[in-house]
Amino acid sequence: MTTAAIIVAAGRGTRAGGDLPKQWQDLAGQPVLVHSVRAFRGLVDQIVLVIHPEDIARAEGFGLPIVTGADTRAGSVRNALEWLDGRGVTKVLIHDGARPLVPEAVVTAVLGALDSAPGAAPALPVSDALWRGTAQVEGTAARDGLWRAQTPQGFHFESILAAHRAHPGGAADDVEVARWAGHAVTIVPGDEDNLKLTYPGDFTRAASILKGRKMEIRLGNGFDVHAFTEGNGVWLCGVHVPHGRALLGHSDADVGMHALTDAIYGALAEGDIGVHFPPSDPQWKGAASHIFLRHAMERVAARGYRVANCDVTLVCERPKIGPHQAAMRAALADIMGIEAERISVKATTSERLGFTGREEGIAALASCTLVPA
Ligand SMILES: Nc1ccn([C@@H]2O[C@H](COP(=O)(O)OP(=O)(O)OP(=O)(O)O)[C@@H](O)[C@H]2O)c(=O)n1
Ligand SMILES: C[C@](O)(CO)[C@H](O)COP(=O)(O)O
Repeated sequence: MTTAAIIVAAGRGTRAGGDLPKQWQDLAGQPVLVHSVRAFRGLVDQIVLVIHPEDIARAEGFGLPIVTGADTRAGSVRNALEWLDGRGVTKVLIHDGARPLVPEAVVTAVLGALDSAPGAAPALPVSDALWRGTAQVEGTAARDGLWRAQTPQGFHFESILAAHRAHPGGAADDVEVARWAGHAVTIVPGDEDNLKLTYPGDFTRAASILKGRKMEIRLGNGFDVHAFTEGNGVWLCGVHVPHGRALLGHSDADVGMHALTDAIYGALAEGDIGVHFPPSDPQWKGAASHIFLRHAMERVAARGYRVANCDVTLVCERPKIGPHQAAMRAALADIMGIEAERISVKATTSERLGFTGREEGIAALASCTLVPA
């Protein structure tokens, strides 16, 4: 099963005004579309951008497939669906590039609902009273059963492609197209943050929501142990330290790097090294631990975070770590692509108590904080 997200960004944003179409205007230091794309990275297998012909050069930096937009939103969606046809996609999410703040929980709720429904979309119930009129109130309307529609709107791929091919045009969104073709659409909870940038004032609201989000941090911890075996040195935090013994392990047994990698996976709530690199798989036998750490860092970037800082503690009587601390921080910084000042490596003995005190092995603990990139 392959999931895809189509992000439509080929409109001209006439209601928003400004020198550029709204998806290219600045929001908290980056184009609106950068935020919209980031919300889907790591949550679907494939992202496709739909871009106006005049904006293609602007979109090339995303490193994603680009499909040319059409005169209408529905036409833009159709172009992307046709591009995805034959590429093994089973579920597709269709999202407005102008909704840059869609929370992860909304995306996963839509995807999850597609396990049991042919279509799903987020929405919020109308809570205000509804009036009819122009300058004066001329009547009221019942709000019960009314919803404010959001995106991403998700569908089984083949059915929404067929629906778009058959639809006569003029639909406001893809739920309308799906329902026209007879497909049921489940409502999942939307989010007030998932606003569509439509008018100039919406940018101020979105910027203030993002400012609040900047405070969000994710914390993870990791712990690992490797036993000593015959040998003449140990790998610790990416540095080979001469020693009268080696560490035993399926990989290079770099206990410090393993604890750190698990702390990063933990911060993302994405399991641990064993989940991503199963020890039962012979291809990881003897693997260099930097492969695991690099993968964890790729996941951090894919989820829209960066490492704020991390802290590794090695627990052993010997070898002495102090002389190698700077080299270890530099080696980890190189692998992780961050500054060494964000990385701490320290060591302690266990006062000759327990397995580390008896020099049967080395233990390592690590913690890591992630903040939005
Ligand atoms: N021909 C179109 C029209 C709209 N969209 C996209 O559909 C989303 C929702 O549409 P809307 O908010 O109406 O955007 P615009 O058409 O750009 O805005 P306006 O109507 O104010 O010009 C936006 O991300 C927009 O870029 C698109 O890809 N192709
Ligand atoms: C798709 C949509 O965002 C659902 O709310 C909306 O229909 C498109 O935007 P518009 O403002 O109605 O043009």
